[in-house]
Amino acid sequence: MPAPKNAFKAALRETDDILVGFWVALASPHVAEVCAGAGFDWILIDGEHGPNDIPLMAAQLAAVARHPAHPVVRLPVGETWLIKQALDIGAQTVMIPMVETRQEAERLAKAFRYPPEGVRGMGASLGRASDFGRISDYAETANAEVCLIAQIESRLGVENADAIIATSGVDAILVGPADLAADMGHRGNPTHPEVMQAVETVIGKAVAAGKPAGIMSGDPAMLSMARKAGIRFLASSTDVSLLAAAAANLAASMRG
Ligand SMILES: O=C(O)C(=O)C[C@H](O)[C@@H](O)CO
Repeated sequence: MPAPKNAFKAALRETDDILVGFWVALASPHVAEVCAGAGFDWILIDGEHGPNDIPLMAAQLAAVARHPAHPVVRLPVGETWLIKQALDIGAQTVMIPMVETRQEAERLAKAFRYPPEGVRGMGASLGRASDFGRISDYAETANAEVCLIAQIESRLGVENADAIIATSGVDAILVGPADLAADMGHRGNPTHPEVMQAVETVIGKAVAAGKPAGIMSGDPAMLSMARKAGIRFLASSTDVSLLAAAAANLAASMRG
């Protein structure tokens, strides 16, 4: 029996659909399961800005498994050992923030794959990825089903976007307007015209190279531009944002 098919990676390759997603950063399996049942195509478990560790991300992966929303795990950093642990707990699609050079992209691509293509350590038989060893052909088939999403979210990353996008083993890119704006001197203003232009340029490069591009933004103008530029997957909000806003609105409404 082979490794599970990566439906997210397949949809990016086999359809022209824009896949709509949602981010969860509350580090709660229950919240992740609630959101996974909402009707999104993908759900990102945020290990960069959410207080998530490997055991907690594993619990969230298990919690969302019965829903069609494809889980994406974002790690805080692209360390080989951490990528190995994320893949072993069953994440098939992993996003790495702040990818800035071809060299980094090539190193990440190798970290996602078993030898000889890469350097992923053999041990998934101990992990959820192989259904704890019950998927007999996991090691032989896993490389084709992993999906590396590289985040381009700095001036250097934009400068090296062609090389990052062209790197074999980088399956998709996602532009991060918030971090890109900060690095461009527009901290807190991700819709500054210079930032919007940079975002559009990176998306255009990905489209031209045939690599799927995505974006996380709650701004309608940014999303409209990104859709026109050809993005293939997007997210516009998080569990934290929705809960905080809904709770504040309710409190205010109860006071009349
Ligand atoms: O830089 C960005 O933009 C992102 O990577 C998304 C941020 O982490 C944050 O906006 C998530 O809500």
